[in-house]
Amino acid sequence: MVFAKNDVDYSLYLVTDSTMLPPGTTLCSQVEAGLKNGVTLVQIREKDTETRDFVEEALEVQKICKKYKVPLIINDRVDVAMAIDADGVHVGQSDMPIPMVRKLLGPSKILGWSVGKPSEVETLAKWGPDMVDYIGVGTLFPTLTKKNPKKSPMGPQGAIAVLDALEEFKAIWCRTVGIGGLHPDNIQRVICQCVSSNGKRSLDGISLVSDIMAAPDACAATKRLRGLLDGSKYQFVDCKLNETFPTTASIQSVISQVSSNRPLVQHITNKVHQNFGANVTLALGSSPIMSEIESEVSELARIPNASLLLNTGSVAPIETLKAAINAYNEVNRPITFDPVGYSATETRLCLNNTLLTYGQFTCIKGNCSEILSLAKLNKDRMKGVDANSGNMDINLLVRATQIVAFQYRTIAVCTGEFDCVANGIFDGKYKLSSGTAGITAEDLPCMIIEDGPIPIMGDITASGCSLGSTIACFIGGLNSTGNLFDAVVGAVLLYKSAGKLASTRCQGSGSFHVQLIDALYQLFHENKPESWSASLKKF
Ligand SMILES: Cc1nc(C(=O)O)sc1CCOP(=O)(O)O
Ligand SMILES: C=C1C=NC(C(F)(F)F)=NC1=N
Ligand SMILES: [Mg+2]
Repeated sequence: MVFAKNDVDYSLYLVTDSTMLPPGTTLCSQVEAGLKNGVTLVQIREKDTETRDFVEEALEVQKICKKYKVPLIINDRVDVAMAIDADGVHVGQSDMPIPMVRKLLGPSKILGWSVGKPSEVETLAKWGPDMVDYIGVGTLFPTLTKKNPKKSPMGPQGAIAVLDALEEFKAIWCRTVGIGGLHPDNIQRVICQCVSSNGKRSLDGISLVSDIMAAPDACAATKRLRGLLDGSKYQFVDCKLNETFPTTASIQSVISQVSSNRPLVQHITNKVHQNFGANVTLALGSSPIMSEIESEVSELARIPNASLLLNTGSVAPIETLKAAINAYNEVNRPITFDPVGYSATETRLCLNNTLLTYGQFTCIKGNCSEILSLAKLNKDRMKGVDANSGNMDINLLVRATQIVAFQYRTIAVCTGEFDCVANGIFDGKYKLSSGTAGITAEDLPCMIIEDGPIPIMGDITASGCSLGSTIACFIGGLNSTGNLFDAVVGAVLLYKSAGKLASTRCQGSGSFHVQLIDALYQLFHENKPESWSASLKKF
């Protein structure tokens, strides 16, 4: 049976491995369980099996695949594929070259290639549409399945670079599956985030080994995966994600929710910010806890209205940070991420990038240089990029904020004289293959908050960090009917107005600290956003 190539469904692509079978299961029983519950493509991949055994296994698996009318791909072994007339072959970068494999297989067989970087996409694009039919994009996350891994995990951002390259080199025919460490806790985030910058393309599917092959109940495991792929909505926080533009009225409602829900705001942050952040949180009718104890994050995340502020100026070990991200993501409680000094040093860049690939952040907040770096727009502005936006082109700031929001499916905040807030959440919607249907970063809703220069804001410690505390209070305090964009914009508007008010009342940086807490307290408890001094405009 020959499959029309364009009809192949790449959505749930099972790659076999008979070295991890749970007791009482066989290679064929796991494959059949997968096929019965929604696996759409199978690849037999047996690295340490003698050819005779491999051929026999492949013939058995082929019989089952035919029963479910699902194509069978053979990994690496072109000879075996030809011998049993399989539907295709998958080869890696160090296997037989693609043009040779194509010559052996003929034009109608399915040919897949492992791709980890844009230069490999350029190569396949040059070969043209008759060569590579699909690529395995990875290794997305750390995995023990692939022995002696040659590639370090690329994360969703690495996959975006590959998708962008497919668009750039016009390899429109080429399909894509993500692979490497894919499991229910990261699949929706991967499909959501892995979208080309032009919004035209997302992954056509996901490919995995252990989630099914090592599952004691492969039927249930496959059903769960199928549900995530067809779900189309990624609700990573339990409040509304929709795109309405914030108004002072909707911000007033946010503040009422915060003051009645009194959110628990867990700070994992730098030493200098701890004390001030706790006082800002208290001033905003919320309850701070400055805990970096890994063993209690799950309990804290389950406290009603819990909210995490993760400020990477903290010296907590990365495993603690990862445990905290996991704990809050697991129970759909919000995380505000402040990648302090994002790319200032190699160490920070590596730490921040690892954390960014590791979880879903509700809000990512940074100053201009941090946001420009995250958006990879800082290359031509490295010199003289100061933390303030006063002397920066507002269009560049907005574009950078929208790019961060788009790529991380988050609400991005860029702080400075002009604060930008962009909403990249798309109401949680995601789709295989067609990305965001052409919506790109510059289409994202973006608000500008300004109140003129407040130079003294830069003369105190933890002023930026404490905006993080304010955002974490507001998004933590929302009801499930509350709106995330309103909450983040409301926090930024309040903080800017309070900063302005405090700057008119203080005698210097010492009293500014105190005045700022007083102003936050006063404006919050009065809850009259329409009277705040800072202006709120749509970009
Ligand atoms: C077969 C394979 N190829 C990879 C690549 O990055 O090219 S990672 C991988 C193993 C994926 O196994 P699991 O789903 O158990 O993480
Ligand atoms: C190394 C591999 C990378 N990707 C894929 C697939 F996902 F199927 F494309 N299969 C492999 N064997
Ligand atoms: Mg290989």
